[in-house]
Amino acid sequence: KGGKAVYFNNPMWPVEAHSLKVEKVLFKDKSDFQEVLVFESATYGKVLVLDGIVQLTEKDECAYQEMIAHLPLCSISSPKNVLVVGGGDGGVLREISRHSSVEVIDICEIDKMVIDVSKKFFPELAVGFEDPRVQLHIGDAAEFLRKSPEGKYDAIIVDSSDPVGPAQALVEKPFFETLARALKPGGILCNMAESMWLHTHLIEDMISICRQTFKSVHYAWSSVPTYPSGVIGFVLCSTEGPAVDFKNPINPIEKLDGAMPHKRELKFYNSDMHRAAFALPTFLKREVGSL
Ligand SMILES: NCCCN[C@H]1CC[C@H](N)CC1
Repeated sequence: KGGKAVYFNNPMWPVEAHSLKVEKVLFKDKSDFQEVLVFESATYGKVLVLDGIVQLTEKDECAYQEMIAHLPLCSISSPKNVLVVGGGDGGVLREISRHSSVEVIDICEIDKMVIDVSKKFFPELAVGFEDPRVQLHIGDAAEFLRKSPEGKYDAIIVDSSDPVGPAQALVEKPFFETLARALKPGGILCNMAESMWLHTHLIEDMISICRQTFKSVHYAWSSVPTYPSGVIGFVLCSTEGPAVDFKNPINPIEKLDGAMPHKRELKFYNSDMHRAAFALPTFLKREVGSL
């Protein structure tokens, strides 16, 4: 309250914490799945926190939402059917809606409170739900994917929270197998994949699971100052062989005619950032050998 610093640490990063000055708590409740908190920070705008973990801030959400959406979509010549797993704040939907080739945007979010809270406090993100192509499914993504037809999606984006809590199952092998089954041949999966500074073992596990399930697997990353260690990674996979070129945007964002219904400009992603995102530090290439 009024200037008290809030420290964010938890089993994912037990011995360090990032602190943000809290100007005012705007919302605090418990859903069926997690504690949901929204506060006005001193320098990052409003902040969404789930179970004590920062999910997004108004100031730097552009980096995460734009990269996790456009890295896959700009690697596919004409994406039509897209699925978002998680993403209840609507930010990824906002980014997908920039792609006029897209016809269907399915989203499966387990916690309705996240959607309601985003609509109330984060209209800049929740605007994504206003796109008429969006079809909202509230529930467990593994369940949703088991019922969805084989080979339906050009792209699947797993915009999850950390694998401690409701998102635990989203990093296990059976889930990746349901994802592979739901992708069209040549379709692309893009998963949130933690921090190269804090979680190389987790990244290694995720990459090795993906290698058993997909033919091509790549790691990309971006700066997000309010995520632990200030970076976040993405694992991009395809059921097709090496022919799939993740590293060059074959569907460059610069050529899109801005068909999106909202008027929000890109703030972070562009084709140079796309290419740069796949450049990896030596320690990561060494520790996650197959990259
Ligand atoms: N759509 C909001 C972002 C959700 N993903 C985040 C990835 C990094 C985590 N430490 C927190 C959630």
